[in-house]
Amino acid sequence: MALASGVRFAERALLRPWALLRGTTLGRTEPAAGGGGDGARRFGSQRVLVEPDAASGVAVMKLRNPPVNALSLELLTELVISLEKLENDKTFRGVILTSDCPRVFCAGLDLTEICGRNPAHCAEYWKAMQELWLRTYLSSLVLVAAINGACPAGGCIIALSCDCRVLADNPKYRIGLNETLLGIIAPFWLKDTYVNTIGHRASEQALQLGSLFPPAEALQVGLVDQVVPEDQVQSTALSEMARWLAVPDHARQLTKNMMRKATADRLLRQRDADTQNFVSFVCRDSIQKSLQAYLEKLRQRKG
Ligand SMILES: CCCCCC/C=C\CC(=O)SCCNC(=O)CCNC(=O)[C@H](O)C(C)(C)COP(=O)(O)OP(=O)(O)OC[C@H]1O[C@@H](n2cnc3c(N)ncnc32)[C@H](O)[C@@H]1OP(=O)(O)O
Repeated sequence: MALASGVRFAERALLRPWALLRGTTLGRTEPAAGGGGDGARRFGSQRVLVEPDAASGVAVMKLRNPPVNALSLELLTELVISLEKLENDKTFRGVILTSDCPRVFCAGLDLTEICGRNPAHCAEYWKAMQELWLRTYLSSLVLVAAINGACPAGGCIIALSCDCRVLADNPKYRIGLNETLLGIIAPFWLKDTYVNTIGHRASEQALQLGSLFPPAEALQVGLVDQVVPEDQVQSTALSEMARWLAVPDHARQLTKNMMRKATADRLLRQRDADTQNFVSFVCRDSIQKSLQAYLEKLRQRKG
């Protein structure tokens, strides 16, 4: 009975795939460095590199949308499709999510996708963001974030949707939801994800202040589970993965579903309204001006 409802829930979360693969090259397969059999072949797309290890049942999924892994529509789409491919392949039980770009895990929303764009594009973009969150938050796989770079806003949300987070100990690699500093507001499902991770009071403070936490503080507040030297992020993520995979899948998956269902259901019930809210908010002249100003500041602060 519990299993059946878990499966039904997962099915409901599998919403429509998009036919929007502008400029993507999905499904490419190539031998991983070092060669080997099927278990060592990597696949993926232009912006998501997947290194599967069939023997351990773990795949490493690397975001590679240089320079900062901003969440473009293409990257969001390719992430969802790569994750779905692994979910549908019973060989795999866990995914380590990390960055292929130096110094940045993910810079969050690609601001060029919502600056100077028409409402239809903003709506399409936001639906893709919702989809990625639903897929990661409800994934039946164990997801471990190996955070090897800066992790603001949308990047933080991807990390928080994983089951476990390992952050590299570098003061430049800050993590948090800094939306208010851009003059925008985290929607309720980002807020809920934050609250579920670090509690209400800490979220209230951090969200209003737009706090980006350096590693030691991120660990203290509970945003990440481990902080380790940069060269140990991958190996620590693998050890964490082993700990999570030691639990029988069905028990872990149903427990995860029990813990996360209400939060995900809240978005599933209000998905259209959330999209309309996002579009009408970001398309306001005043918000467009602050986003443009923020983007300009980013472009000018080089060096
Ligand atoms: C109802 C409203 C709902 C709102 C929903 C809110 C949900 C999520 C919100 C977001 O995710 S908004 C995005 C927030 N992200 C940030 O504030 C991060 C901004 N970026 C940085 O702080 C830094 O770039 C970095 C990630 C720390 C990396 O620093 P680094 O020095 O390595 O690189 P830069 O020189 O700063 O940047 C290189 C290049 O990338 C461009 N860029 C950076 N971030 C973004 C971005 N988020 N979107 C688009 N483009 C970005 C930056 O402008 C530079 O471009 P060029 O000058 O090379 O053209």
